[in-house]
Amino acid sequence: MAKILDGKQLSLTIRGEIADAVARLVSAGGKQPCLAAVLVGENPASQVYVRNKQKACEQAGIASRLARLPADISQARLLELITKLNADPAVHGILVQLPLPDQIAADTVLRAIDPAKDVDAFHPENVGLMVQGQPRFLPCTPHGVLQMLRRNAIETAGKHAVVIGRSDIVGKPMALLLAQRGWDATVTLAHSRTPDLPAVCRSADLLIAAVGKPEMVRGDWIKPGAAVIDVGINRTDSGLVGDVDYAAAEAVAGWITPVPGGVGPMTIAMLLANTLKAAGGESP
Ligand SMILES: Nc1nc2c(c(=O)[nH]1)N[C@@H](CN(C=O)c1ccc(C(=O)N[C@@H](CCC(=O)O)C(=O)O)cc1)CN2
Ligand SMILES: [Mg+2]
Repeated sequence: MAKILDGKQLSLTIRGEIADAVARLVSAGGKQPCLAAVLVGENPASQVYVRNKQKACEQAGIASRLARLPADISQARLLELITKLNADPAVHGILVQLPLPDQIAADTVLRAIDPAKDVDAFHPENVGLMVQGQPRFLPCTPHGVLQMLRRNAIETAGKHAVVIGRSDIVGKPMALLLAQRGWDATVTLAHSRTPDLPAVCRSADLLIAAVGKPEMVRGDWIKPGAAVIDVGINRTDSGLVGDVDYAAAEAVAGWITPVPGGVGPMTIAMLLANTLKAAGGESP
């Protein structure tokens, strides 16, 4: 039976550490950190995530602002708002909730954010710094996964990590970070065109699923004792499920993250950590 990696509990611990660090920053004469969230349109999941981010900020003593924009806003108007937030000295972090509507080129918008305020770490300058091993900020979901591994003493050095999914937000940075010095995993970045994906997964000591396909990873794809990190959040008729068949995987794996209550809450905790850092504080 696998040990359950409780991301909800760990995220609360980390958010408590961030609250302490915010209080220390302010009492040393620093400014109260402030996160500006930009939400375009009415996507119900995005509304929940932004609300949860704001609530988490509030509880940690981080000020938060929300700009809600209509789904049909032009790219030019959105860029104007970003320019204003970039110039506002009271704003330390800017977050544009994804996905954006079709008329807007997400990469153009993300590149418009001042890299020093880019607490999602999606700007090419921040991606480049991360690739070179000198990160300003780490992207929130991969950063959350690394925290889960470290704080549960899950060894990565010399291990084979398989990351399934090559998104810019999760798969690519996750694979890169695990291969970097200090984490020292040997990494396979697998995706929809990888031949014999089940066999590749069976060779993984650490399996990270970030594909967005409900319960795609079956129990017999998992090496006994492996650490299984499920980044997927899929809404199905039977509720919220991950990319991993949890019931089958739990019987084989050494560690496993649940969905919900695994990686998702860690993403939000690491956004607060980046906002604290953007304001000059010490992030955990
Ligand atoms: N600008 C960004 N956009 C998006 C990001 C991101 O990091 N930055 N990631 C995802 C959405 N996301 C944060 O924005 C996110 C997704 C899920 C959770 C979470 O806590 N999930 C819960 C389940 C909640 C539910 O959906 O019912 C869980 O897993 O327990 C937090 C953040 C895409 N967009
Ligand atoms: Mg993309």
